[in-house]
Amino acid sequence: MLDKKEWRRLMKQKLQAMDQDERNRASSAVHRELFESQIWNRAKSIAITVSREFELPTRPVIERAWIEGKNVSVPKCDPISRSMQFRSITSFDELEIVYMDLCEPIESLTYEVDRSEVDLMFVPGLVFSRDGYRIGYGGGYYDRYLEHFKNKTAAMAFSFQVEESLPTEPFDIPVAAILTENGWIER
Ligand SMILES: Nc1nc2c(c(=O)[nH]1)N(C=O)[C@@H](CNc1ccc(C(=O)N[C@@H](CCC(=O)O)C(=O)O)cc1)CN2
Ligand SMILES: Nc1ncnc2c1ncn2[C@@H]1O[C@H](COP(=O)(O)OP(=O)(O)OP(=O)(O)O)[C@@H](O)[C@H]1O
Repeated sequence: MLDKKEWRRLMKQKLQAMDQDERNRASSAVHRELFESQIWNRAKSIAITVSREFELPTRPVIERAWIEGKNVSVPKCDPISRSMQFRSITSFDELEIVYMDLCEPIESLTYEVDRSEVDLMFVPGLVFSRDGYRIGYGGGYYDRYLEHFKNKTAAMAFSFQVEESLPTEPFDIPVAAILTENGWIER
């Protein structure tokens, strides 16, 4: 079995090599299925990352949430403590690129949203297991944050990012549901 580091390298390669048409088709299917779901329609407040170029696009999800009047918060990382907070944004103009091509909320333009106020947390990852475990970029940011998060979690991924099983460590916290272009996988 591959270790976490090998999984990261392999999946980054696969994501970067993806055909544009297939990427657009699959992303649209994920978004369509999401917007029809009960979990989406019930959420008044969502937390989500701003996708980087090879990740499954999240901007359409953010825009749709705004149209539907949902509160949208995005992560601001503290690389020293390896912790994150979520801050509410109302426009993409409230983002700045801080490091590693990551868009983060500008502090002076946004406010912090407490984790108890987030109904639905979208958790990013490079690869997932069918039982919800995930491997991200290795910052441990989400593992730390989810320890104290009690509401709904979900992940969006391309179907090739979902494996039967993955190496896990004691601090790993699974997501409750994964949505791919082929539908929902629930724990
Ligand atoms: N679009 C998007 N935003 C996101 C995430 C994500 O997966 N996608 N994150 C998901 O968690 C958080 C950022 N995660 C990060 C994880 C690692 C490093 C980082 O500095 N990595 C180093 C090597 C890691 C290490 O030193 O151990 C590097 O790549 O140079 C930065 C951010 C929050 N924002
Ligand atoms: N709850 C936690 N408390 C303290 N340290 C943690 C916790 N969770 C993870 N870590 C540390 O963070 C490091 C990275 O964890 P891991 O490899 O699971 O990251 P990841 O899930 O890929 O990253 P991310 O959560 O940012 O997407 C681990 O080496 C671990 O020591």
